[in-house]
Amino acid sequence: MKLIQTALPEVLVFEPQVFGDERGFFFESFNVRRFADLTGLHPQFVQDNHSRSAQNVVRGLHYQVGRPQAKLIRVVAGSVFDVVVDMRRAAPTFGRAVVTELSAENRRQIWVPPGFAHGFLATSDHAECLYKTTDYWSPENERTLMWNDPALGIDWPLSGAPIVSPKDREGRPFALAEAVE
Ligand SMILES: Cc1cn([C@H]2C[C@H](O)[C@@H](COP(=O)(O)OP(=O)(O)O[C@H]3O[C@H](C)C(=O)[C@H](O)[C@H]3O)O2)c(=O)[nH]c1=O
Repeated sequence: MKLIQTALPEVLVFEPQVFGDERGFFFESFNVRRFADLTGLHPQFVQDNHSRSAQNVVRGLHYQVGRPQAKLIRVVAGSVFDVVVDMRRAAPTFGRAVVTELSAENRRQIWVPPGFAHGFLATSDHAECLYKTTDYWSPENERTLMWNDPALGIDWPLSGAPIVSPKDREGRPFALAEAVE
């Protein structure tokens, strides 16, 4: 497992060691000891999630207040343009975004710490994401940052009109400048 730094020091990308042979491949997608050796972190995951998205679906940008979730995300089919935004108002990097391609091909994973918003654009015909979270989903604590807020400076590689859930489109999204918690 290789650790890759990002423009946000707390947001980490991992590349697993893949063992290929004539049958196919094997790799450890998560290992508590290896993760702790690489990061010094000991996350206690309580939930595994699996989502499938058609091309041009945008999910997010979501984060939870009150019950902040850390997430460890990977793509097992297709590819996504993955986005993480620092939502810690007191942080010098508040509002800064990092983008990463996660795909079944590169097998990269991204660690999204508590206090960071997460979302992605599906860039393949279909994309399937698996991810672990360190706290349970809490709808009343979920916040949605407007995925296309110009203040984020994110150049989304859309290949057509984005498919966005009503919640992310007009439900509760707010601009970065309106983030109060
Ligand atoms: C997140 C979640 C959702 N749900 C139910 C609620 C809805 O009936 C349905 C779809 O939920 P939602 O539209 O919020 O799913 P996403 O837009 O993929 O949400 C995710 O989007 C971005 C990419 C994230 O990083 C978060 O993990 C998560 O917020 O699943 C659950 O039952 N448990 C859950 O943990």
